[in-house]
Amino acid sequence: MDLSNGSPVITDPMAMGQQLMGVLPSNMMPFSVMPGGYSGAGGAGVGVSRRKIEEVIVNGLLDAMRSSSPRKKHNVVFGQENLPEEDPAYSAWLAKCPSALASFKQIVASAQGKKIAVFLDNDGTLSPIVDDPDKAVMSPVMRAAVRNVAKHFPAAIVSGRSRKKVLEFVKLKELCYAGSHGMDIMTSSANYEHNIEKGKEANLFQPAREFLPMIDEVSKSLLEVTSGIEGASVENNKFCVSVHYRNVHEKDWELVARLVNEVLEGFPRLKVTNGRMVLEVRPVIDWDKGKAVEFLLQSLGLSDSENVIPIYIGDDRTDEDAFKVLRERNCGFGILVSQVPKETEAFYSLRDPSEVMEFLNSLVRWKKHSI
Ligand SMILES: O=P(O)(O)OC[C@H]1O[C@H](O[C@H]2O[C@H](CO)[C@@H](O)[C@H](O)[C@H]2O)[C@H](O)[C@@H](O)[C@@H]1O
Repeated sequence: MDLSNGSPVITDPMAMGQQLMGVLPSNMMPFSVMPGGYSGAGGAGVGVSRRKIEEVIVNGLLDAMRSSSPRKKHNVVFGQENLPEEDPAYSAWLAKCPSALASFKQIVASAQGKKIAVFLDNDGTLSPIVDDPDKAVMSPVMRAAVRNVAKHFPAAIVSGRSRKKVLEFVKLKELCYAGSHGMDIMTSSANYEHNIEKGKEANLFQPAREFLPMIDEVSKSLLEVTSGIEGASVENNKFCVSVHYRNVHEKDWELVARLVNEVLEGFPRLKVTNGRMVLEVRPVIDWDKGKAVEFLLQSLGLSDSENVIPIYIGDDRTDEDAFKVLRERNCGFGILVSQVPKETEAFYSLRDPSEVMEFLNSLVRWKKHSI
């Protein structure tokens, strides 16, 4: 990846619109693509009132919110909850996206004589999804597993959380951290506190640095407008903002979508995407978790795709950018954490964080035996 000719910040409004159209799922209309408001991308515009366009945007956003976190199906047979494998739809999906545990021998066989690098998403991957984002703590056994992985392989956490917050959750200095969906990368967290104290954040890459004041402003506005909605919460993740609706009654989701849209109209250089019961507001820049993985591979001296096998484990839509990069590079593979069938660019799957831990422990055992 060559960043020498410029930053990933998009300044051309046309390019910004194209970027946005490429990033958002087709059922989500872009927010205020052009400075001064919506310009009619996709054929809308002339003769269509602004109000109607807003309705389309809000409805698109609402559809995305409804489909963002498919709930686990509970099949009850003889009074017992079925395991996902016993669900025919899940079993059919496993044929396309096999379990990384069941395929472990195949995975390590492809890594024979090569160097494995491990990239891990945080929420939903290393810690289970919980109602309160501040309580998504990592279990001590998972922390031990991640620490062991970092001892044996180059490893990084790539999260939507702010880098500082994810470090507080993970509490390991042996890894690299990419916070804010990859927009805040520190390639070495060793001596983290020392570096902060000295005010010299070493090995730092922040492609959206110029958006900091804007993110603070939008975060305050979002907090203000959603303060009356029961269950809604706003999390400032430094270079992006999460508007959580997990604890909001479904009847109020439309209001959340409408208010977020209204606020975003005043910020044409920001966009919204959706994650697991969360709307993510972030800068319109040509940067995502996939680009962050490429950057990390390059800065850690691991860009030799013949001899390095990157493994990326994640559960979210934002992790798909990383899965896609690995698929396109034709080296390494993504592992999607999911209990329900999903469209994915990942090659393998794991059901939940406990299986992630089992996989990480297996990798370490394999490495120890293969030395
Ligand atoms: O990239 P990640 O590390 O997966 O971060 C993505 C978002 O994760 C967090 O939200 C999600 O987990 C919460 C805790 O389990 C849950 O309450 C929420 O509904 C999920 O969307 C985090 O709070 C967000 O800021 C991250 O963007």
